[in-house]
Amino acid sequence: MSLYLEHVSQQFGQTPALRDITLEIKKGEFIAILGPSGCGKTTLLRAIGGFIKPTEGTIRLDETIYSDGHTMVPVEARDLGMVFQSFALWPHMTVEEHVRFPMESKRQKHLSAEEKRRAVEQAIANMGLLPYAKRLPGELSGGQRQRVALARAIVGKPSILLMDEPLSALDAELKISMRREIQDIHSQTGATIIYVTHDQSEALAMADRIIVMKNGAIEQIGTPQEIYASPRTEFVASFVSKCNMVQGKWRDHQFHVAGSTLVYEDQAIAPVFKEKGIYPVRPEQFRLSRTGQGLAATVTNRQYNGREIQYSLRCANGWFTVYTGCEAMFQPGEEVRMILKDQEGAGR
Ligand SMILES: Nc1ncnc2c1ncn2[C@@H]1O[C@H](COP(=O)(O)OP(=O)(O)OP(=O)(O)O)[C@@H](O)[C@H]1O
Repeated sequence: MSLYLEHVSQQFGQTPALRDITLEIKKGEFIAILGPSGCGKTTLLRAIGGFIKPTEGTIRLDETIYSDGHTMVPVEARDLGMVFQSFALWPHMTVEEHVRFPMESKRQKHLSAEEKRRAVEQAIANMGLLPYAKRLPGELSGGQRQRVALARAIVGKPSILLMDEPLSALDAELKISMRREIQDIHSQTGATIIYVTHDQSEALAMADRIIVMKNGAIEQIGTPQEIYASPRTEFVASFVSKCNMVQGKWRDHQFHVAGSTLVYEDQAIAPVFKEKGIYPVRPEQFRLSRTGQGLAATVTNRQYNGREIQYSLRCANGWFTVYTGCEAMFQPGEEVRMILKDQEGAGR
């Protein structure tokens, strides 16, 4: 079952929170909605969940209309599970009571009491919460509380799981292990996951496709590889990860770097960069050398993290970032060449 959004817009007074969103999310896909604060991510999720009725447009699950100009299916009648940033647990309810709660809804009334009991037990066991079933939220760690929220979301076996920054309240280490648990839930349940985040690494690591949003509109939709390697706009290039914008002139599918004799070949660079006289280069696409044909630059800062070295550099083209392996070290203040790896020898 695919979820379709057709020309969905949301206006809050003078604020256009969503602008003409059209997209199809296929059954079983893991979709990340990525964008800066205020770009409309949560509003999009709330519209899909049924917490708001969009000002315009249609949301449907195959042929079942969830909302349009005439219809508004309430939250509890939609085939969805939800997990939010704040966990949203009741302080007076035990783990088991939380997970049982969705089973009392009308959508589950076709199940017998025994089937419900088994579903609750299985969801609790799947999330490793059996020893804590009788505990209250106040007696659990942050990670355990988030597992309760996940168990509650999956117990009714919904077709779609909506997740709004579910890991943002957790510390860095716990985040990584919970990422894995969410990926496991995805593969075990086969549910479609729509996952809101402003964390680029989370989106790149987990999603089948990423929707990058800006100012209420979709800026680009693509696989993590497409979004990273072939950004279509300057915003996507610099939001999704660091990106160096080399200045110059495009002529006949070749890029002439400003202030040098270097020429880069076109590598499917998007038209928007060509119009602006830019060649986008990711930090790991350059290598540094003391000799050779490359952009002359001065090392201004060096940070070693065990796996790689991250350099900041200044050159006539502006400030650059380059990530290299740990085999050679360059000193701050040192004059170096930044050489585009896959175009070695380019130049005239
Ligand atoms: N109920 C509301 N009433 C008025 N304006 C709202 C309402 N909800 C959201 N907005 C506005 O709509 C815009 C989009 O908000 P939204 O919460 O969707 O952004 P977001 O991308 O999820 O941001 P964040 O990452 O900070 O949570 C913002 O300008 C916000 O102020």
